[in-house]
Amino acid sequence: MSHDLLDPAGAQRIILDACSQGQRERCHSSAALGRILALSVVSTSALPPFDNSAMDGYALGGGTEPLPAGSEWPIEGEQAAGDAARSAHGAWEIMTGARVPGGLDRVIPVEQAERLEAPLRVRLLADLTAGQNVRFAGSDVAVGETVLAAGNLLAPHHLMLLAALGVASVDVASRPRVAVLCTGRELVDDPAMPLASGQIRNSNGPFLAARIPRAGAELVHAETVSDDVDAFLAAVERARVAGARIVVSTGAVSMGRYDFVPAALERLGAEVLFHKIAIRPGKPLLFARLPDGTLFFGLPGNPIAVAVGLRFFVEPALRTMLGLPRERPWQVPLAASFTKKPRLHFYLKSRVEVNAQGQLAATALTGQESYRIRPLAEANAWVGIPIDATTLPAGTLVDTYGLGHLESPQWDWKAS
Ligand SMILES: Nc1nc2c(c(=O)[nH]1)N[C@H]1C(S)=C(S)[C@@H](COP(=O)(O)OP(=O)(O)OC[C@H]3O[C@@H](n4cnc5c(N)ncnc54)[C@H](O)[C@@H]3O)O[C@H]1N2
Ligand code: MOO
Repeated sequence: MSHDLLDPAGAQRIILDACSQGQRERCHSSAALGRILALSVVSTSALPPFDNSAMDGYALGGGTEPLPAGSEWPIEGEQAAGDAARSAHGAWEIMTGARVPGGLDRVIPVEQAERLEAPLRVRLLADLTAGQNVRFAGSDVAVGETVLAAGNLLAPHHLMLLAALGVASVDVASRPRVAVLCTGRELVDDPAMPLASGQIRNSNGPFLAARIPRAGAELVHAETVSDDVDAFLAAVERARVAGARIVVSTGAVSMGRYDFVPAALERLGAEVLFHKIAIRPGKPLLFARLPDGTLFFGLPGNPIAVAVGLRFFVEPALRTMLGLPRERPWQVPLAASFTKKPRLHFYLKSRVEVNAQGQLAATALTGQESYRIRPLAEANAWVGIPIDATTLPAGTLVDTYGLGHLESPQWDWKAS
């Protein structure tokens, strides 16, 4: 039976076909950290904005010829950072970052100059060629250059460039709006509440609430509902009123008597695009489209099935909406051999570490069952093992992914 199941690549294709790129919006650069650039940034100003000194020293002119060591020049003035343009001749004492006065084109650092009095002058202790120690206007960024391409995840170093260029606002991808509905009468949300017999704490809800914003989306609604179709339908309606374009539910998609999500979707008139994928964990994952176009991901309730469902099926949808290309996994060698049965694609809670030789290796953590949360807390990466693979010797290159699609894998040092 299970060999007929949809493979994960097929499921991802169906998901991507159901998604389209979302809107973009203008965002003040100071608020753009972590946003995805929707339109490339083209500079409208030069960087540096004017020729300026790279050194504290003396600015001189001299055409194309070098000024020889030993030559002496009268000191005519001083130019500090922040002083405006002026024209000059002779030698000018100049500070790092100060605008080079017009008519001057090179700077001798104080260490290579001797200041002499009566008359006030400077003697060069080294030859000084045209342009030496000058940072020319536009040498870093010229006007009209594309400095940041669409698709960049804006990080502090990008904000440095935007600030230097005086770019006040940028066009970023609007965050896809996502709602999370956790199902199960056994769930307790309040960590201060004692558990009654048979109850467990809701761990999927806090996980999704933390992960979704880090995936570039906005969590617009979250609630926990009991195993009841009517309560669930009312929650879906609240999610849509809150503006959700994606609804992610957890639990109630498998074979049990109270696994009501498929029936609820039928009542909504939803088109179920697939239910069940040849993966472990997370096999009963369901993907549907509601009549108004809202996408619905029914993630199985087990916590690691939720993590895998979000990472490998919801996040690709978010990427499309954010205008990002498909992800390409890193290829990392396995630290030890790994064996599995065929017929399912495995997603493994893993650690990638740097060994004593400075090389990376991936280890599948002990405790891969989908109820085990603790190994995920120790993981720094996901490893994907294809359906047909059975025994993979140590050293086999495997598909390796960061914990989130916007996060590079964190390569930790191996504790010795
Ligand atoms: N007869 C079969 N039983 C099961 C099958 C199957 O094929 N045949 N598949 C198993 C697999 S694989 C998975 S995965 C689960 C998925 O079940 P559901 O999606 O219906 O999820 P629930 O039954 O509601 O919950 C599963 C498990 O997860 C716990 N859970 C649920 N929500 C939360 C939450 N928010 N935080 C923490 N833990 C949660 C729940 O208590 C259950 O233990 O079905 C298998 N069964
Ligand atoms: O697919 Mo389920 O997540 O293994 O328990």
